[in-house]
Amino acid sequence: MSDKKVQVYDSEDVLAVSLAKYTSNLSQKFCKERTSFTVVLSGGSLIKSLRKLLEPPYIDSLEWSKWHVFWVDERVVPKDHRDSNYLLAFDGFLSKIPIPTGNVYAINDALSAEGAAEDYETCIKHLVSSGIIATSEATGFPKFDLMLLGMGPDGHVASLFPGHPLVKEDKKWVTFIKDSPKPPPERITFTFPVINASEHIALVVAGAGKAGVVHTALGDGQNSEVLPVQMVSPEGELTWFLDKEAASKL
Ligand SMILES: O=C1O[C@H](COP(=O)(O)O)[C@@H](O)[C@H](O)[C@H]1O
Repeated sequence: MSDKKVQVYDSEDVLAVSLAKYTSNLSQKFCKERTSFTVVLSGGSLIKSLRKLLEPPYIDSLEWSKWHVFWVDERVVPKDHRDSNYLLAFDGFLSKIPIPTGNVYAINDALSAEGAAEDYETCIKHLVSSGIIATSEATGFPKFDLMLLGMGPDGHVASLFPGHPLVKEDKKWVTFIKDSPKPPPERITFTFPVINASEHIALVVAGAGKAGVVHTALGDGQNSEVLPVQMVSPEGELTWFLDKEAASKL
């Protein structure tokens, strides 16, 4: 059972300030202890909520050269396609920080969904072998220092959707989906054992459109099935970052 905190902020802007402080504190801690800080991004609205890290004091003080950046999920589209999670993160965040390009691990967009998932898993395996990514002693799955996750209004996280058999994948590190209910249909995604091996997960949720599912996940909302977001249970610490609107039904 993970250590769970729920933090509610007056606005998304205040949430973004707190998320920057939280990320900065973890960056300082891991960069002091180790030669790398492994950070996993999702796509969607999360990227905009990282904007305060691009401002002083963080932009000038974080040890960006030790950051290694991954994606919890990616759409199988070219890197310059408007649906690409890589492009979203590059335009909104990565192009504005002094991170070595070799520390940014995008999927291979020349491959099929199956091929890209396999290739990404191989890439992660190499980084585990070289000690850049840690390993969970409990499960043997790769253990990332920080995952910054968003959540869809249906309760999906990464590309793990409600009712889809992929939520039960318990062997692969990275898998693929070809029938995503949210377009585009072809995606690759980390599996729950990888997500849940994490040391820290921030679940960042803003806006009234997600209040119902936040209520289901954290309040006494009823649902006939367990939503993917309810399956997020890291070995380390889970922190929900909610704005007032997302928390309005709690
Ligand atoms: O399709 C996706 O959606 C989720 C949620 O996106 P949001 O815009 O509602 O925050 C995102 O976390 C995931 O990475 C993405 O591929």
